[in-house]
Amino acid sequence: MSGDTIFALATPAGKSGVAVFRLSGPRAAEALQTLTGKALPTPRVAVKRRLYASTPEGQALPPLGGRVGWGAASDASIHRDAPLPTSPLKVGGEEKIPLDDALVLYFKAPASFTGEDVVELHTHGGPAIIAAVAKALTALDLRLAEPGEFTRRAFDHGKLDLVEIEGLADLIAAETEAQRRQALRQAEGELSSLYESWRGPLISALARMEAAIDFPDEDLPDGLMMLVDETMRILSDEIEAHLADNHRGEMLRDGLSVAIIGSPNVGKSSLLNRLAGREAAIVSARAGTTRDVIEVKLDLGGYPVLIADTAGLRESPDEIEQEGVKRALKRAEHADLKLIVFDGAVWPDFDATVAEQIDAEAIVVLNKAEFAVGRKTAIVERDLLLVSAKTGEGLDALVAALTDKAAKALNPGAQPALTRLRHRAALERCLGALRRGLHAPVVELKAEDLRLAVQALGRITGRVEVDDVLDLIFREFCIGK
Ligand SMILES: Nc1nc2c(c(=O)[nH]1)N(C=O)[C@@H](CNc1ccc(C(=O)N[C@@H](CCC(=O)O)C(=O)O)cc1)CN2
Ligand SMILES: Nc1nc2c(ncn2[C@@H]2O[C@H](COP(=O)(O)OP(=O)(O)OP(=O)(O)O)[C@@H](O)[C@H]2O)c(=O)[nH]1
Ligand SMILES: [Mg+2]
Repeated sequence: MSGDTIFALATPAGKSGVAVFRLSGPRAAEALQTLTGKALPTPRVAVKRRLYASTPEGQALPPLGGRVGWGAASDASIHRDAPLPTSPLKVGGEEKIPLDDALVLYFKAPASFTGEDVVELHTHGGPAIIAAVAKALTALDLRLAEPGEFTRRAFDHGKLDLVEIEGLADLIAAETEAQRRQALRQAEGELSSLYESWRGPLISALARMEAAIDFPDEDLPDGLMMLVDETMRILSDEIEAHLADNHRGEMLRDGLSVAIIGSPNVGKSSLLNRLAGREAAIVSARAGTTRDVIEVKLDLGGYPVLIADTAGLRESPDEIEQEGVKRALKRAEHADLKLIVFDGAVWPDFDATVAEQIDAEAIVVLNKAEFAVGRKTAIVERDLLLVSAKTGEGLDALVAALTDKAAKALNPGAQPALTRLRHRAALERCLGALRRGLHAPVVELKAEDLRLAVQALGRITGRVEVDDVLDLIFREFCIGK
């Protein structure tokens, strides 16, 4: 498999100023020489080169294009009627058809992203150019890369570990500033270093214990056992603290989930539309308009927030509305934060079941503020935020309150945050083994627990045999990465 030389379009297919092809593998350099008809450029220095496709003399020119837009029949006629502006070169019995003027780059192994010979072709980004270059590469027996295959090769050659690769995937997926920052730290190895800094002392404790066990004639020195226990204790405390992070890193990846909850007709959908800056949900004067949960992604000061409009809570004979209310309550239950809305036009009348939804974290607003002037605006010993989805009054304060909650929930500490359930599960396994090991009755069992702890940590970065988790991780990449 990895003897193959692979290629992929690293930029989105379609029409753009520039398209980048990446090639990786033992025949990448040869392919570059064939395409340009010139010697290899200095590694890591971009040069402009014309790319050519080869065709044996006397044979008809291959149909142009392919899958993009034009059928095969019209390809032939296009070619007859409108020859390419630059005439073919003749080199040693072969005709060379010019494809495009490109910037090309050669990365000599092992100093490349994958650790193999890598070539980049920066062509013009038109569909016909992309198709022609892909065809020329295929004609040179290069194979289209599978999703994530470049990164897989980087892993296989020790360029990146699994945590860095997951950071890279998150970096590409990052939609907000805080997500980008967290992912970059992880891709740069900050989280890997933390996990490796725990694995190191455990490995050396294990090695020393095993050495001692291997010589049963000699008694295990008390000092050694105390040192091993001390190491295990310190690391269990650190891992425990790392795990007790209220899921901030995981939440930053997913976005803070906010549920808008309230009675029918209080203006929940109107508020959602205001926050989204578009008419995402239907608004009407009829109570019971919204049935489905309507989700909108917001970027609040760089923090990702997934805000959901829901059906107004009330008893209803309508079974569709009943289902909507069920979904609203479920969303409220699973949300990280509730935005509870009351109606200023009827205030201080409100529904007790809605008030029951108020918890310590909830943001509570009184909408239709223009009707609420002069009325007392406190409820269950907390102040209400006065807003109007109609006039925009109080919206800045609401956005500020949401942003503040998001920052508090998602902001990373000095230490890089735990970002994935995969890591959490492995750390919990590690912690369990360490705790058991601390109370192990005999030294052989303590050593076995240490071994399990080391293994659990090793699986996170992939410093050990992990074939079963690899596929999972690489599958989330797109082709060309
Ligand atoms: N044109 C282009 N832009 C790109 C990439 C790329 O592959 N090509 N990248 C791809 O994701 C990112 C940059 N990441 C890269 C990571 C490592 C190496 C590399 O050549 N590594 C060598 C040498 C390191 C050095 O000299 O500093 C190595 O690790 O040995 C290149 C790019 C983003 N921008
Ligand atoms: N005056 C005034 N009217 C508002 C305000 N916000 C919403 N409305 C109106 O109140 C009515 C109900 O608004 P919606 O946003 O559909 O209310 P909802 O809470 O989503 O209602 P359901 O989906 O039925 O639960 C509409 O006629 C809105 O135009 C406001 O701040 N001031
Ligand atoms: Mg609604």
